[in-house]
Amino acid sequence: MRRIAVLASGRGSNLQALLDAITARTLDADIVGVFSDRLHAPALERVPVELRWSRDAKAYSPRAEFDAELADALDAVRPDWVVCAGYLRLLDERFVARFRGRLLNIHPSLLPAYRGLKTHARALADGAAEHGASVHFVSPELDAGAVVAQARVPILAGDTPDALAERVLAVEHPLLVQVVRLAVAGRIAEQGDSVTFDGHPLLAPLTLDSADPDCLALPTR
Ligand SMILES: Nc1nc2c(c(=O)[nH]1)N[C@@H](CN(C=O)c1ccc(C(=O)N[C@@H](CCC(=O)O)C(=O)O)cc1)CN2
Ligand SMILES: NCC(=O)N[C@@H]1O[C@H](COP(=O)([O-])[O-])[C@@H](O)[C@H]1O
Repeated sequence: MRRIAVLASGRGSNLQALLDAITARTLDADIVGVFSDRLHAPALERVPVELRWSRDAKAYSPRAEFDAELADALDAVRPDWVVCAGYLRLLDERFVARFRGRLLNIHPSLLPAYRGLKTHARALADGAAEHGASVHFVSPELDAGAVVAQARVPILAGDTPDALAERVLAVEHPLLVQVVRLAVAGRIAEQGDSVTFDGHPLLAPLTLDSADPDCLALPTR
């Protein structure tokens, strides 16, 4: 259950959070590969070259050919879990079907609010009072999969998208680590369009306790 593959398109700060937790022995797992749709994604530099796989996805037509090649490369490392961590590409239905149930994504909003991209600017434009991050199982529809856990942050007067993104990123890292800890321990599972936690249906997402970012709280009744 401990073999984790990570998909990343950018700088990889969420990947680094997983790597740091493994080094600190607070996450009992191994990163068995980092896969990117961008040939030289900075995230790739965070792991040894033998763990890297990347292609320029924009060079593939039709799109499905990239996803099929990515899926075969992932299968080759036998991951128990596949984590989308700053992965900025829609995964096609065939890919999702191959990994469904062990495919997680961290998204920078309190889903179902603000699916897609530019979540911080959209929350600010709406005058939202709070924002945050969600970790969810990946389904064919974008950012519509069952939500496992969420972390909330306040939106402050004068916030810019970058300032808000930085505040959200600070809770993304512990949130992702805590959910992946549950995943490798076999404590969460996707059950249709919902989540089971320790074998029981999760009626609402787990929440990151801001006082203790090393723990996720069960939803209050
Ligand atoms: N089938 C799914 N694929 C992915 C999901 C998902 O829930 N279902 N989550 C995403 C991650 N993500 C937000 O968390 C996300 C990824 C990509 C996009 C998007 O619009 N991508 C465009 C290209 C954008 C660009 O290149 O800048 C695209 O794929 O055409 C929005 C949200 C991971 N995949
Ligand atoms: N829709 C996916 C998405 O927007 N993901 C977001 O990309 C940022 C960079 O992540 P990184 O620093 O881990 O690369 C993170 O905020 C992550 O939630």
